[in-house]
Parts: sequence; structure tokens; C-alpha cells
Amino acid sequence: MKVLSVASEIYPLIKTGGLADVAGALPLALSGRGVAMRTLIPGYPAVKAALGTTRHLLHFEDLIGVPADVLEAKVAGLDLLVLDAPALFERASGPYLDTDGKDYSDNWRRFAALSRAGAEIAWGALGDWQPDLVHVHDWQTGLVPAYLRYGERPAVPSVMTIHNIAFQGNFSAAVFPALGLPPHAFAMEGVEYYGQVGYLKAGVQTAWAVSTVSPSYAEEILTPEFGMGLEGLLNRRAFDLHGIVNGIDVDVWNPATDSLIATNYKLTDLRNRKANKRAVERHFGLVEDDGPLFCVISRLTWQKGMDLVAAAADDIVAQGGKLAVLGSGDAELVAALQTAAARHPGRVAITVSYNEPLSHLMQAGSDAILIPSRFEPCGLTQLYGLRYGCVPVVSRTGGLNDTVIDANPAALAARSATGVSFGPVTLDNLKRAIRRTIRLYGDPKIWTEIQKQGMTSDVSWDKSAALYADLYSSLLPKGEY
Ligand SMILES: Nc1ncnc2c1ncn2[C@@H]1O[C@H](COP(=O)(O)OP(=O)(O)O[C@H]2O[C@H](CO)[C@@H](O)[C@H](O)[C@H]2O)[C@@H](O)[C@H]1O
Repeated sequence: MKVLSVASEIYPLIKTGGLADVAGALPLALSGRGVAMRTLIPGYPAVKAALGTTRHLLHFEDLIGVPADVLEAKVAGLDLLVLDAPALFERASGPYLDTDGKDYSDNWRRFAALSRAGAEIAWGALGDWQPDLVHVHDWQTGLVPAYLRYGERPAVPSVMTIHNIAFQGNFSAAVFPALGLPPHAFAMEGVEYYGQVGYLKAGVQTAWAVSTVSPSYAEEILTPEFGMGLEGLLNRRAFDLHGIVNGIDVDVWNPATDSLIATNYKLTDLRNRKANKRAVERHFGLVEDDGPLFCVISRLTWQKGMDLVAAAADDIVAQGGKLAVLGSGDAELVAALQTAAARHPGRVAITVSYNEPLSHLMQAGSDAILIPSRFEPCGLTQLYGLRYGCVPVVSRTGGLNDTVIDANPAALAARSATGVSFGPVTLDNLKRAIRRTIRLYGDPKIWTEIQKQGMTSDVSWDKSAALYADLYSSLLPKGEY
């Protein structure tokens, strides 16, 4: 089966969050299941710099107002189609934001162009390669299924995956005429969304199937609390809505072979984690002792409950713990965490940056990772934590709920506990969960058991890749696959 994936970021070429990890891992996970996936991504400077040999496949004279080309390249086992449109993608700062941290004012055009190119390729523009199905991710590619639906060309099945419903890509109705959709597409059953053009809404409305990245989150987004305005439409599409939990690339994230950590270790020699703990403490300027070391690796946002982490820091320290934070994001939350660090030199520290190698070392050396998200479609850092024996302390929501087994008395007795979970998300409940974690840490036998149970839980893509392959097959003409 041939599948075109369209995504606005992909690991290891360009990454601002979990979407990149999934877009990069899924093609590899699916290749053993009879799915040949090619991924269309924008030609940002970082992407073009990583390409090596390319082949020119396609030229657009006017792709939503600009000329563009499609190049083919193979990088890190990925079969890439790169949309080379310098006017849209060659920018000095990140994929979505300018140097002041504001959305590029032409994001509507940039991602309409990506989507339009995806639709043209789906219709066979490459000539010798036409996909059987298109899989698109998040609002940046939400117009692909809409173009396919309104294109008056042969139907192509599509799957739209929601990684984060908080980002919806809503733009003024004034951009609609430039999108190249027929006038009747600007309607409730099309791309119109509360008087605007909604890219994610368009995708959810017009894709053949919709998925999100965990079963719990697929239930949650049917409610007003989590649906963020899309719950009505999602309820209408509930039969076509699937929750498939993310996996991780267990080769990239393997403590036994990871070259980004200080000392490699396996389940059988967890004592080697200590050298990594010392390395984390040194990096962050924390005192070197055996008290529990908590870490955070996250976008610093309200979604991720980072205000609560800042408020819980005093409690961690009062109980002999330490806290190392790696992240970037909202200035207010950065300031709150920096203030906590200033209150507790040597006990609380923050590195404000995006640092992939450091994130590996932190998973390898910290005792526990705090993830008190207010909503979490899946979450990947708890999966990395499980794989690295860094015990996840998570809120009971979305994918966190589906992937971490709380160390309650029953789970401890059954030897199935893999972390600590709490809910609802309040400061008191987070503090209670931290206290419980520190108590568990105080009993080395139980703690090691929790670590080992986490390290042996299946966080690979195996099961979920099979579910995606089944979902794709279910959309193709019967008997074809
Ligand atoms: N400062 C930093 N330095 C280095 N690495 C950092 C970092 N900050 C974050 N990361 C990394 O970025 C990724 C974040 O992925 P998450 O799944 O936790 O959240 P995100 O909200 O981005 O993804 C959305 O999409 C994913 C994919 O579906 C869902 O799991 C998730 O719930 C949803 O919100 C992880 O690989 C993490 O290690």
C-alpha cells in the first residue's frame, strides 16, 4: 500500500514538538507492514541543509500565489518529498513563529500551499507514484482532505490525525478566495468555522477518517472541556474517530546504546544510572547527592501544567528532592521557574532552551519526570521515561492515563506499577503525588521494581503501527489489501 504522509515537521530534520517524532517514526514502523510511506514536508532551511542528493520531481508555477518545486530525497531511512518554496519557507527563525515569537502573518498561505501540493501529489502529479491514501497531521495540513473533497477529481481516501486540538489554524474569511477552493466550500459542512476559515476544522470535517493519539483523548475531545469548540463536529464523526496511542523509536531511545548519555545501562545494571545522575546535576549546577532528582522536559505552557511545577518546587526541596527543568515557552512561566531556582540554588535549576541531547541525558539520570498536563493527547516524555527507568509522575489525562500504571497498593501487589498518577490537576494533588513518589523512592526495592516494570512495558510502535495499517486498509476498496 502506498501512503503519502503530509506533515509540517519531521524528526530528525526539524522538530518543535512531539508531532515531529511521530511523523519521523511512523514511516519506519509501517515499512515492515506492507506500507510504503513518503512524507511531504516544507523546505525550511534546516531541512534543505540536511538533504544531500536530491532529485527534482515537480514544478508549480503558481501554488497559492508562489512558484514552488517538489524535490525527492532520502534522509535517515525516510523517503521525503520536500516542498521547495523559498518565498514561504526560507525564514530565519522557526517553522511557525518569527524572531519575536509571533505567528508569521502568512501562515495561512504557507500551509495552504503545503496542503495544495499534498492534494496534487495525491491526484497523481508525480506521474509514476500515486498514493492509495493520504495521512495528514494537525492544522497545518488540514486543507489536504478539503482540497481532495472539493477537487472534482477521483476520490482519494484520507486520514487526519489530531496531535493537539489547541492549535486549530483559524484565519480570517478574507483569505478564502486565495485558497483556490470553490465558493460552496465556505460553509458549515466545509472549511468555514465560526465565520473564519478553520484549517483543522476543515480536515476533521472532510477527511475520510479522523484519529488522535490515544484512546482516552479520543473520548475526551468529544466533551466541551477538551474539544475546544470542535466537540460538536467530532461527535457527529464519532464513528470515524480512532484513538491510536503513539509509540517511540526504541532504537533512538535505548539506554543500552544511547550515545548522548554519560553511561549506558540495561535493566540488569540500573546502578549505572548514577553516573548519568551526576552528569545531570553537574550540568544544572545542582548539589550531588542521593536525594530524589525530578526533571521536567517540556514546552513551558499552561497545557503542560508548568505553573504548578513552579509552585510545587518548594515542596520538592523541603523533602530533600531536587528539580531540573529543560524547556522553553511562555515568558511568565519561565520567570516563575527562574524565581523558584533563585530561591533554591543548588536544588532547583532551569535551562531555557531546546536541547535534544540534554533531554536524553536527563531521562537517563533523573529519578522521576514530572508531567502534570492539564490535557495531553498522548505525551511522549512519559514513554521515554518508562524506557529509561525515569519514573513518570503524571496527571490522569489523555495518553498519560493510557500509558502509565499508578503505583497504588493493588498495582504494587500485582507488580504492574510503572509510575505515579494523580487527578484532577490541582496543585494539592500534584504535591500529594510528589510526596507519594518520594516515599516510594525511599524504599529502594519497590522503586527498582517500578523502574523495571516501566522499562519492560512495550512503548514501541509495534501495536500502534498495526492499528494504523488496519485503519488505512479499512478505507481502501474491499479486498484490495
Ligand atoms: N526543551 C526541550 N528540549 C529538548 N526536547 C524537548 C524540549 N521540550 C520538549 N522536547 C521534546 O519534544 C517532544 C514533546 O512531545 P510531547 O508529546 O510531550 O508534546 P507536544 O505537546 O509537543 O506534542 C503533541 O503531539 C504529540 C505527538 O502526537 C503528543 O504526544 C502530545 O500529547 C501533543 O501535545 C518530546 O520528544 C520531548 O522530549
